[in-house]
Amino acid sequence: MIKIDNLTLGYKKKDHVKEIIKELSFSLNKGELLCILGENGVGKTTLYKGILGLIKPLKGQILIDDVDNESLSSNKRGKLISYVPQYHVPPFPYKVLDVVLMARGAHISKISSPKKKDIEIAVNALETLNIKSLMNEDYTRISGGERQLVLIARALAQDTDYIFLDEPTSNLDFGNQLRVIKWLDSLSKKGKGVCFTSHNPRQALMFNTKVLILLKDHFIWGNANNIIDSKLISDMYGIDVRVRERNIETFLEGIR
Ligand SMILES: Nc1ncnc2c1ncn2[C@@H]1O[C@H](COP(=O)(O)OP(=O)(O)OP(=O)(O)O)[C@@H](O)[C@H]1O
Repeated sequence: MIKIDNLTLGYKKKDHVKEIIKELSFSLNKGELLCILGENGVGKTTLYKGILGLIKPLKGQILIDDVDNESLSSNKRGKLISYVPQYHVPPFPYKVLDVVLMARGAHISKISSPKKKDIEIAVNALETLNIKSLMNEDYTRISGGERQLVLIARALAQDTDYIFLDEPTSNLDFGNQLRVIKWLDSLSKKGKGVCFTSHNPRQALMFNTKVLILLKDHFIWGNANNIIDSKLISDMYGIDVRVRERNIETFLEGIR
């Protein structure tokens, strides 16, 4: 389990600290799908930076399988958590397969190169996401949406218990958006703890995921169908909307 306990995160400025996330508590279990929602600039990426060990807590604690995140080396953390960033522009035109193979780094010692098994895992990950045909393309010459799918394949190849994705559907067409969330849902059902940020509350409602709603001065955590309603969406995004349809299971069963 990843347990966030009374966590405060922020950035040190010259003479003061700007707190972004304040006294936040929630958890992500293996086998759970969690969607983090919140308006632009509320702190979703900042929270990810804390979980990835890129910034230290100002207060509180992050426990990963009962171990304090601050005591984990980045290699150890890389065996437990994979991360799919929003944007990733590599400095070199690696082949798509090589980008996915990089994920195996946490499992390969510094002096050895990927083995046949690592290559098989990387190819399987590309196949799962229906993009095996891109394997030998330059990563810098594929579309933004295809790149996003490659990064998700890379996380799959990393084979960790927990996967954190930052707006994984932001560049995807409508079909691929549904496919990716459905795929994340099935990954959680296979026992992974999966967390994604989104600007589309419908994605949380469709799969009745756990949701963490980040608001300016407080947070709400629970099951999407129990807590997302018209008032919450209106308050969160400052617009007048009505939530009418929550369960569209039948529609989802048709996604291939
Ligand atoms: N390195 C930094 N130093 C100082 N302030 C920062 C830094 N990075 C982010 N911030 C501030 O922290 C706040 C939260 O930013 P963050 O990127 O976490 O929001 P977000 O919820 O992910 O936004 P979005 O939905 O637009 O991606 C913003 O006000 C931002 O300006």
